[in-house]
Amino acid sequence: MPDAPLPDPWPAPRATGPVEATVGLPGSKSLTNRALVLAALADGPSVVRRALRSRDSLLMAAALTGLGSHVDTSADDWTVTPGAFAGDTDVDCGLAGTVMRFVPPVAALSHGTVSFDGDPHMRTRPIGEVLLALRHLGVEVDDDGRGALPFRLHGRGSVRGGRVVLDASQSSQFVSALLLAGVRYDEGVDVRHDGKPIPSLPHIDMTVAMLREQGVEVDDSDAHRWAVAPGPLRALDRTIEPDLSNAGPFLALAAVSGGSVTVRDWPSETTQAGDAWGELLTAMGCAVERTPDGLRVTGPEPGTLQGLDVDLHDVGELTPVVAALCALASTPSHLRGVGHIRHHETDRLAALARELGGLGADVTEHPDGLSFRPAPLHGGLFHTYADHRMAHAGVVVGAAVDDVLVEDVATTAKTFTDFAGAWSALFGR
Ligand SMILES: O=C(O)C1=C[C@@H](OP(=O)(O)O)[C@@H](O)[C@H](O)C1
Ligand SMILES: C=C(OP(=O)(O)O)C(=O)O
Repeated sequence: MPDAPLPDPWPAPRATGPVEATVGLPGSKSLTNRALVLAALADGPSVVRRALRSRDSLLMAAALTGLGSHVDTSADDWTVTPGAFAGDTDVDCGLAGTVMRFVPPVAALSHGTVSFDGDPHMRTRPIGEVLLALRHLGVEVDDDGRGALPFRLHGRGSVRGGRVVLDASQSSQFVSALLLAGVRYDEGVDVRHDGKPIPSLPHIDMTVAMLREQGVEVDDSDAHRWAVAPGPLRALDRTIEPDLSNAGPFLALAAVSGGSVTVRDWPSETTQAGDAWGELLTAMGCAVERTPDGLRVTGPEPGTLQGLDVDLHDVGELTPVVAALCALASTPSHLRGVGHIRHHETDRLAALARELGGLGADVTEHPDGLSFRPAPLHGGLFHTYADHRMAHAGVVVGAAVDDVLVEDVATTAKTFTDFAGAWSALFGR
C-alpha cells in the first residue's frame, strides 16, 4: 500500500523575544511501555497512572491486548488485567522500538502463533540478536534470515529460559526486552553482552529498577551481565513521570530565545536519559535550577549559546535537539559516541547532517557523530523522516530562524499526541 500523503509543511513558530513559560508534559514513553509489559506479566491487576497516551504506548496496549491482557486506556490512569497468553494474533510495531523489542519475549509465553510487522522503516531496524537469543532459550521463531520484521513466533505456553549471550551494541533494548519477560521463564534469564559498548545504558538501569520495584530479584553485579530470577511479579500501582527526553525542545526554546522555561514535576531522582538536559544545557551556557515547580532553564543572551564537545552514547535519543542547538551555537561543537542512532527512527546522523546543512549549518557527519562550526542559518524546508525527534530539531531551529517549514510535525504523535499544539501555545498561537 502506498504511504499516505504528508500534510502541508508546518511553518515553525518564530520566537521574536525571550520565551517565558511553564509547561507540563505527557508521561514518559519508556516508563509507560515498561509498566504496561510488567503489568501484563504480573500476578494481579495493575494501575499505570498518568500513562502516556501516544502512538507508541497505544501500540503497546494493543499488542498486550492481542496477547490476552485487558488494557483499559479510556481514562488518564490505565488499568491492566493480565489474561492467559492466548495467540494467534498479529502485533503492529508501528515505528516503536519498545514494541518490536519488548513484546516478542512476552509473546513467546503464549499458546499460538504471533506475527510481527510494522511501518516500512521498522523493517530496517535491528531485532536479529533478540530473535537469536529467543531461539537459544527454546523459542521457535520464523523469519527470513535478515534479523528484521516481519517474523512469527510459535509459543508453547512456556519458555525454558536460562543463559544467553548476545551483542547489544546496536540497542540497549535487546537486553531490556529479555530481562522484562525473563522473570516468567522457567529458569529465569541470565543475559551476557559480548560486543562493542552498549548504548543507552540508563535504559537498562530503568528496566532493572522497575523489575526490582515489583519484587523481582535481579543480579547486575558484574558488568555486561544481568540475571533475572524466575518467580512472581507483583502487580503495579505506579505514576508515570513526565517524559524528560521530550522536555528537550521546550528547554531548548529557553536556550535559543534567551528566555526561561520550567518543566513541571521534574523528578528529583530518575532513571530517564532526559535528566541529562540539566548538565548539557549548563555546558552550553544556560542557567539551570530546580524550583518548587520543576526544572527551570534560562538561556544566555541570544547569539551567545556555547557549542558542546560531548559523548552522547548513554543518552543518544537527545542528539537531534542537541544537534539543533549546536547548529545555532556561537562556538564549534563535536557530538560523539552515537553511531547507534543510525538505527533509530531514521539514520539520525545522516538526516541531521542533511537537514541542518540544508538550512545553512556548517555540519560534518562522522561515523559516530556530528561536528559543527558556527554559520548563519536561513529558512527552508526541514524534512522529518517519520521521526518525532527530527521534528523537534526542526522546530527548535525554526524558533530562532525565520521561515523554517517542518515537513510533518504530526510525526511527533509517536510520543506526544499534541506536540504542535503545546509548542504553538508557547508563542501565543
Ligand atoms: O528502552 C527504552 O525505552 C529506550 C532505549 C533507547 O534505545 P537504544 O538503546 O536503541 O538507543 C532509547 O534511545 C529509546 O528511545 C528508548
Ligand atoms: C529511539 C527512539 O525510539 P524507539 O523506542 O522507537 O527506539 C526515540 O524515541 O528516540
